[in-house]
Amino acid sequence: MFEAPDSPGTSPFLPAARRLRGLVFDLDGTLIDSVEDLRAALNRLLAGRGRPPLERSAVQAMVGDGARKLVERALTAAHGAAPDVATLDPALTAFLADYEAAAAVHTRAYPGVREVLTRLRGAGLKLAICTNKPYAASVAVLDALQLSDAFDAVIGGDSTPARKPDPQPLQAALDALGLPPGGAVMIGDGPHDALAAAAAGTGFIGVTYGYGTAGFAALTPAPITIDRFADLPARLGLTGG
Ligand SMILES: O=C(O)COP(=O)(O)O
Ligand SMILES: [Mg+2]
Repeated sequence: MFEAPDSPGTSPFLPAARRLRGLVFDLDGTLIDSVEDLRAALNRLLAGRGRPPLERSAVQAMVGDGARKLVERALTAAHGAAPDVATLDPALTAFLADYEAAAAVHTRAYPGVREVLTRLRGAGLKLAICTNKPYAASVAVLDALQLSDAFDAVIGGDSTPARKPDPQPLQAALDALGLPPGGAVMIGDGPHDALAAAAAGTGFIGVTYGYGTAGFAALTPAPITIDRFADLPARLGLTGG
């Protein structure tokens, strides 16, 4: 008998608005459009190695598994073979130093992000970030965009031993907020975010304007999604101004 291949499971669960106590946000592709600065830093790295620049679409498809994977994927694309550790380690160090110093030249918060975060906090919700971007780089971007103060906690890709889709960093974010998973919703642009949420036991809302949306198609059941950040409060069942 034919059997469909296993697909990773997610949950359509969202807590009722009255039980909702906090939100945990992915960063790249969810709160900020960061790919142009990632691309610029990668292309400076590649130029130093005599390699041609990468297109935006190529870099966008490389984002989501943290900086080490990003650099590994870029070097693999540029050289036609995966780098060894002796090549990757110094390339990653150089990339991060360069990126952290110029992380918000082109990077911007998506429309509605500031206003909605202010409103959500005003409604008494705790807010955290759970990103696969390294912690120092995450804080560098948030500081440059004057968004750091909007959050009660930031968990980066190197803040815990495992990264999303492992639930560990999301659990760390919940611990930092002092929240049980049943009172929280994760918001993200990719399947890693949905899978971490399902494993941690939080609700999940996907955004469709980011980098990883295509990966939602493999999830069963399909996640609840929003097309604009400004639609988030209504999707959470929060009413009023
Ligand atoms: O740095 C990355 O690879 C992606 O980070 P994200 O988890 O904020 O999407
Ligand atoms: Mg993302």
